[in-house]
Amino acid sequence: MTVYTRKLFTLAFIREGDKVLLGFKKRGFGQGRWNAFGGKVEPGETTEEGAIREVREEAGVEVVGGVEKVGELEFTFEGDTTLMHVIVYHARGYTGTPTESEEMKPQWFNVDNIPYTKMWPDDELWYPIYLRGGKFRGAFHFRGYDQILSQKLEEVQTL
Ligand SMILES: Nc1nc(SCCc2ccccc2)c2[nH]cnc2n1
Repeated sequence: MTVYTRKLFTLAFIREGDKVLLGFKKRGFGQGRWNAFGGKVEPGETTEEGAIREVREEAGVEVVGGVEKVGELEFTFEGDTTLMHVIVYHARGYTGTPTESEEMKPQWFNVDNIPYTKMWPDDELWYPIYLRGGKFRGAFHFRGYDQILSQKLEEVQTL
């Protein structure tokens, strides 16, 4: 039985009607895949502050009205003792124009045309819950970055 070191991360979604803003990750963890905006929670910041900071840094827009928690995900990888605990947020509003950063190239996608084949394999499982306004808890155990060995996913009423 593996003893994991838990590390906190965020993901934040920006919606505009039937479109959702995603970023193409240009470097680092998850490079080459479209994802919501996020990253490590830094010491001294709350998870909400971390989510808002990542949106600013990666997409160049300012969150307005704060963020609301929509999900919690746990990712583990065979042969690695890190457990990534990802808090998923929805931004209530934003201002500014999405701008490419060193990390991310932002692009709007219609909710019916999410590029799942170019995203993490778990995304197509939990995005539908988020997109219809649900809340979720999930855990995915990976072999490498492409194969899910085991998974848990449930829609919840309260997080
Ligand atoms: N959608 C999604 N995201 C992540 S990592 C998100 C958190 C993160 C961590 C490090 C840098 C930036 C963002 C995943 N990992 C495994 N499946 C996954 N699905």
